[in-house]
Amino acid sequence: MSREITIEPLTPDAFAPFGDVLDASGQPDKIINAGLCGRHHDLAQMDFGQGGRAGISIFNAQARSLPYAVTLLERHPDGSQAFLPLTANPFLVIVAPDNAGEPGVPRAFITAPHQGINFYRSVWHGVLTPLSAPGLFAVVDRIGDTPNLEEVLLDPPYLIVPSTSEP
Ligand SMILES: NC(=O)N[C@@H](O)C(=O)O
Ligand code: NI
Repeated sequence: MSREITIEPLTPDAFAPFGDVLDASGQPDKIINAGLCGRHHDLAQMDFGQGGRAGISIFNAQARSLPYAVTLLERHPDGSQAFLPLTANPFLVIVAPDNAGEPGVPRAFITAPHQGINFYRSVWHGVLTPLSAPGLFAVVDRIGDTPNLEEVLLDPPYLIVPSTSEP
């Protein structure tokens, strides 16, 4: 069986089983600051579980190139995790369904500029994967006293390849 995964554009519907897509598309929910700012309000279903709290960290991740070999998938059983880019660079978002506690066949999405994502609790995902430098992101996830991390090594890896239909 081919272990090639073709990149799909990130859309709220396609990503819905895995999390939220955060962006400023469409009309803002509120106009604030004397009419000088649009607020796209409360876009993510965040969850930090019992005994946890929300934390904001800054990740500075190495840029990867395509085709990209995914060798590890992980999940956070105790809370959600949001990746909010601090640049306009699109990045790769890799997720997989859960099959009785193991990740199924992954899907790979490419964000549009300025789009962020929020993984729901326990969703299998690839680690933060920028495609250009600097790979600077604000990450909102659970701070707590549990490991909050399950990892699965993929052998053989899946190979993420660009869609041939890309303009
Ligand atoms: N481990 C960590 O802080 N980062 C990962 O969870 C990730 O998804 O990149
Ligand atoms: Ni993670």
